[in-house]
Amino acid sequence: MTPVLDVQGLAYAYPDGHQALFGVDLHVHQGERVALLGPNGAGKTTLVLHLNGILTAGAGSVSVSGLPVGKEHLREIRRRVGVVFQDPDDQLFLGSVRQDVAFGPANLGVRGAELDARVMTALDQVGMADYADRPPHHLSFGQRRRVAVATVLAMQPEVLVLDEPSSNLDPASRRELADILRSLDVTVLMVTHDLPYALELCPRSVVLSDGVVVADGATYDVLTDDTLMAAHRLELPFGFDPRTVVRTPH
Ligand SMILES: Nc1ncnc2c1ncn2[C@@H]1O[C@H](COP(=O)(O)OP(=O)(O)OP(=O)(O)O)[C@@H](O)[C@H]1O
Repeated sequence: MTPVLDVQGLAYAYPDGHQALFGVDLHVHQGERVALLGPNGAGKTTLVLHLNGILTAGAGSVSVSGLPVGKEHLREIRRRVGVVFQDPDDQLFLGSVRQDVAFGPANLGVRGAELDARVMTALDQVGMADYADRPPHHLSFGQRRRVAVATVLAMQPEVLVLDEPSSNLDPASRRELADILRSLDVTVLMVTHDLPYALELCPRSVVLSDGVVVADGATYDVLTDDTLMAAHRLELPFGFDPRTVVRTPH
């Protein structure tokens, strides 16, 4: 089966010469939820920016459901790969929630009743349908993050990429977002430093360190590999022991 995300031998140096990725391989199949872990500066954001063509591969290749990421397919690639950035305000800039969620599909030519339906379905999926006519800047941070997820879902992406989805959320909002993500029928790649969140949501984790994949396996196995964790500056929160967590079925 063709992977939804197929990254092969991806290497990238920034224009100042800093080499951020050294031959990264990553294959994600339809329906998987994968956490991308690693210390600060590991190259996670650099990798994510290659998935929808914001950066283009120095060497190696990236394709999405068989379509190579490159200038010629950028529009379709950006429909297939929806990236939810860490700061929801990067994605919300219009006068109402409805307008912000409609923006992407309208740009793809969706109009009228179909556009309205897309918007309301996406808002329903994140529990924000009642806020459609509110200005985004009147919402709480947690609500704005959910609307940012809806702006991407309205594009009907094949893969949802989330950058630090749990950051700045209170415990209830964090849990609610986890419930939402679990309920979606979409492939997920989640960049996170929140290791308990990775364990809760993602059966599989990939660890990037100094631009190289150093582990790829079951999240539980990664988080309980003390040598691996210490070698790559991954630390569990004080008192959190994956071995004693009662895990809900994914
Ligand atoms: N625009 C840039 N120009 C030069 N070097 C950069 C640029 N952006 C990032 N880097 C460098 O590339 C490396 C990888 O950075 P990246 O932001 O991808 O890491 P990250 O794993 O996402 O880190 P964090 O967890 O802190 O967000 C770092 O050493 C960083 O300093």
